[in-house]
Amino acid sequence: MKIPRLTDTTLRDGDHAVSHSYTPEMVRTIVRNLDEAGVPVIEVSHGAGLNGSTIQQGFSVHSEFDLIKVAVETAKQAKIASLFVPGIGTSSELRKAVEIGIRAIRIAVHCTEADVTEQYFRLAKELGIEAVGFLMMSHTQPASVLVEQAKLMESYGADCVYVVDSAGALVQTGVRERVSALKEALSIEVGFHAHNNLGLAIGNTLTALEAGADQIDGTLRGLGAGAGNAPTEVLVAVLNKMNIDTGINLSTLMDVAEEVVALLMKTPIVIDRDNLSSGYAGVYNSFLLHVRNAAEKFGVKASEIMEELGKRHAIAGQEDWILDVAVELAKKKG
Ligand SMILES: C[C@H](O)CC(=O)C(=O)O
Ligand SMILES: [Mn+2]
Repeated sequence: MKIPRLTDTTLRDGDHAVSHSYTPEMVRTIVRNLDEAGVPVIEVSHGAGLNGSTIQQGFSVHSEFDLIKVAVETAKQAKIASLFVPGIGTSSELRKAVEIGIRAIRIAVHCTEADVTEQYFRLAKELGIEAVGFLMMSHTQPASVLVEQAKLMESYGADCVYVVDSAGALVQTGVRERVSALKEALSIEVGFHAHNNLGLAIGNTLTALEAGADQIDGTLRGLGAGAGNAPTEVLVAVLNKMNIDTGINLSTLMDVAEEVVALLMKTPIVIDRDNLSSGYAGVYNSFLLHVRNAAEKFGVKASEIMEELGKRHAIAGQEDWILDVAVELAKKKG
């Protein structure tokens, strides 16, 4: 198994879990520790990507561009990246983030919509930064469709394409099929981004590596949307045990996870009924807080909303379905 490149996305996927409340001080501390530990890429932006601070996605307490600036100023060796979702972000936010100093952009779309990413890959290459494709909700499509989509991104200039298990719905066979198919079909790198709804984030990430993945993601303490991600510190510990030396300092990661990130968690990241039902139904992890609010407002169970959203194959951008389902379930309850 080759040594993977690790991206820590505590300050982006974790942004969902802290309801977009990161402060410049938190960013400075977390980036300083990740950078000192030797983590090569640190992703910083609103959880929904650049320009995500909206009523639909959740407003940020601090401007993401101020947070990105702090991250760029603090990092000595790490590359700062941001996420970008076409339709939420526009070319001007991408240009602004590059001016501030990001050196990589991760362009995320639903896994059948790669065709809307062309202009952004072209712009990223024109601006001279690394461009990574993110095929969200990859569990919803077979490997053959993901290959078609990834090849489109490759043709647009992507340097890597990720299989993204946005719902934490994949089991290891599903990860192996998808990652190995992309490795077979692409001449660029392949990545894997896990969520832990079925308790498989670490296992699935190792399966992705066995299938040839070049890049993987983690978050400190697993702080990410919904059931969270593969904990960065645990990933490094397991890879060390497997004699795969990422060059990342484990004790620095454990300290910042324990003494900083754990204290930021409003509620612990656990596989409770809401998160398990979400992964089991194949629902997008960043729906969780919206679903919980609707469940409380209309007096229904979050797990029932998740089950119905899964049946309807809701995807990113369809957060408005959550209220419709909650109202319908409440009416049925009478
Ligand atoms: C915008 C999403 O939060 C991207 C991601 O992390 C996922 O789909 O998982
Ligand atoms: Mn995620």
